[in-house]
Amino acid sequence: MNQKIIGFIGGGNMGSAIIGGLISSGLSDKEHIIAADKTQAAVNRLKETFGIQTSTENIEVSSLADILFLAVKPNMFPTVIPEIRHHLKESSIIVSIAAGQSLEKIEDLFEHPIKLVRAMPNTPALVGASMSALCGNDHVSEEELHEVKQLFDSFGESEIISESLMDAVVGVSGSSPAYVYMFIEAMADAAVADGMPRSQAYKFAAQSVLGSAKMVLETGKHPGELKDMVCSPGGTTIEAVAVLEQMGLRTAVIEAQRACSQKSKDMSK
Ligand SMILES: NC(=O)C1=CN([C@@H]2O[C@H](COP(=O)(O)OP(=O)(O)OC[C@H]3O[C@@H](n4cnc5c(N)ncnc54)[C@H](O)[C@@H]3O)[C@@H](O)[C@H]2O)C=CC1
Ligand SMILES: O=C(O)[C@@H]1CCC=N1
Repeated sequence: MNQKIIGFIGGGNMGSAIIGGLISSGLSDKEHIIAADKTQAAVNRLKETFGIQTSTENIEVSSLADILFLAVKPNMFPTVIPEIRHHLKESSIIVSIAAGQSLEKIEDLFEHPIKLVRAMPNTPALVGASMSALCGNDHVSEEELHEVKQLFDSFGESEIISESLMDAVVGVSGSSPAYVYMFIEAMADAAVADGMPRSQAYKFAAQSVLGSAKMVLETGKHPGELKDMVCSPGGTTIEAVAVLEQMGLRTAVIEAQRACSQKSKDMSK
């Protein structure tokens, strides 16, 4: 696996997070990663940060890569795919990480049969804590899909899912780090209002979110039970819980996430 050339078209936020995750995990080394970006500043940043090979020519990368990540914005697909489609390495596997771009839609843009994996990672890939979902088209064998899954597993957790769940995945893990960062910011703001220095407040808030997530993942207990364990009768926590219910925290999260998934569905049309 680590002798294969892994290529990236687009080295922005998500492309960089995956490159950083792959290198930190040791699954791939910088000599086997090559990335193209149209922006010279992005190319310079990738070279300086990761020491990988870079290019401003998408064709150069697509013709070298055994596994080629499409990490540009979805609206760039109709530009980038026609540019590279006749310049792919034989038997290469294309991995799209774009929101709202179905396997069928991407296959149509290539205009000839390709091995295609649709994936949805998230930016915690950079610190080895991503959650990713993957599905493959008919030209990808089970073995090839697992080979790609190994890459995603190197920088976090991943699961192979049905493509019909991909819009839900965008909402629950692809985009959700943004909602969690808002929650952390809000908790830190409240601590700052109570006199805590801001940098200390971010640490306390973030570590509490990390610890709570680990409790859900590692104890196997229902989140409601874990919440109840924090709420001492007549204590402090239940006061906060009552205000969060009153202010509609759950409804806000559900409505926000459903808007996110709906956007992904709309983009697929
Ligand atoms: N940011 C995130 O948290 C996540 C993003 N994604 C997906 O990742 C993809 C990239 O998103 P981001 O990294 O957030 O965007 P970004 O804007 O940070 O990065 C895109 C990069 O593509 C480059 N680019 C633009 N046109 C190009 C072209 N013609 N050829 C080569 N490079 C070109 C840009 O210069 C930029 O560096 C999107 O399809 C998005 O849906 C998926 C999961 C999470
Ligand atoms: O906001 C977006 O469209 C991308 C997809 C998932 C996270 N960021």
